[in-house]
Amino acid sequence: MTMIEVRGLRKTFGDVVAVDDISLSVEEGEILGVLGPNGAGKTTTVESIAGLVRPDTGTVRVAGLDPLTRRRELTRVLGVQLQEAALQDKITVAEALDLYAAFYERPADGRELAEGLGLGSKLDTRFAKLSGGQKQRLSIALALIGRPRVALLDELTTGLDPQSRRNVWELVERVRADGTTIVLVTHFMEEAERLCDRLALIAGGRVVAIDTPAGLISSTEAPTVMSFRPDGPVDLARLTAIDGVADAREQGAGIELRATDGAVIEVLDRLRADGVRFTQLRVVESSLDDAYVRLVGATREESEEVSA
Ligand SMILES: Nc1ncnc2c1ncn2[C@@H]1O[C@H](COP(=O)(O)OP(=O)(O)OP(=O)(O)O)[C@@H](O)[C@H]1O
Repeated sequence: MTMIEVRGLRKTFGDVVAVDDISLSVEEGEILGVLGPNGAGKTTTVESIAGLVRPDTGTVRVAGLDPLTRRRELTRVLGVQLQEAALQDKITVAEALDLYAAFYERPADGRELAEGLGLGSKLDTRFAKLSGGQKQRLSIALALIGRPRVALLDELTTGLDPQSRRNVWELVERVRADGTTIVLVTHFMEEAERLCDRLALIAGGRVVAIDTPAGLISSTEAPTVMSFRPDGPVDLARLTAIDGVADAREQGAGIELRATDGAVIEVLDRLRADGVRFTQLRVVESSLDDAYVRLVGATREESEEVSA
C-alpha cells in the first residue's frame, strides 16, 4: 500500500523556487531517506507532506488524506520532528511527553522512549535547561510518542554525539519493526545507508535520483575504485583507453582509477603485459558519498550550462 504520494509538487517563496517539481511515493513500512545540498528543497517537501506548507501546485496524500483539508485525521497518523524544536521553557521532559501522549489513543511509554534516547535522567529537567542535543532527542521522542503510522524526521541526528546518534538509529530500527513508514531527511551517508530502504536525492527542487543505496552506488558508470603503486612510469592513456575505465590519475606515488568490475581485470592484464610491477593494490567499491557527489555534481554542471 502506498502511504505517501507526492505528485508535481511546486512551492515558491517570492522569487525563490524552493521546490520546482517533485514527485515521489513511499510504501507502507518503508524508510525513505531524503538527501541533498543545503537549500535543495528537502524541508519544504517534508513540510508540504506534513501540511505545514501550502504548495503552489501539486498534490500530497498521506494515508490517503490531503494534509491541507484533513488535518485533524492526519494528526492521528502522523508524527513530525522538525529541524528546530520549540517548547515552553518551563515545561519538563516528563510533562512534555505526557502532554503529547494525551493527544493519542495508544501512545508509547514516554519513560521507555526517554530511556532509549538517553534522556532517562532528564525527566524532571526543564526544556530551557536541556542542551541542544537533548532538545533534539526530546523532539524525536515527541514525534514518535503517538506510535504514528507515518513519521517525518527532519535532520534526525544533526548535532548529536556519536553514542546518541547510535541510540537514535536503534530506536528508528525498533519503530520500523513496528511497521511505521518513515521519511528521514539527513546529511549523513552512514545514517542513510544503515536505515533507509530507498534514497531520494534532491537538488534544485527536483528529484535527481531515487533508488536503494546499493542501486545508487552501482548506477554510476564506474563503481569500482582501484589504486596501486607502480615501480616505474605508467602510460595513463593506455589505461584510460580500456573500455570501462574512467578517471585514471596519479595520486601521490601511486595511480588511482575508477572502472567497472570487468575493466579492473583488464587493467591488471595490461599492466602485466607492459611489464609493470606494483605493490599496495586496493580494489574497493565506490561509496554512497561518491555516488552522491557525482549525481548532485552532474545536476549542478547541467544547471550552470543552462544559466551560462
Ligand atoms: N519561509 C520561507 N521564506 C522564504 N524562502 C524560503 C522559506 N523556506 C524556504 N525557503 C527557501 O527555499 C529554498 C529551499 O529551502 P529548504 O529549507 O526546503 O531546503 P533544504 O533542502 O531543507 O536545506 P537544508 O539542507 O539547508 O536544510 C531555500 O533557498 C530557502 O532559502
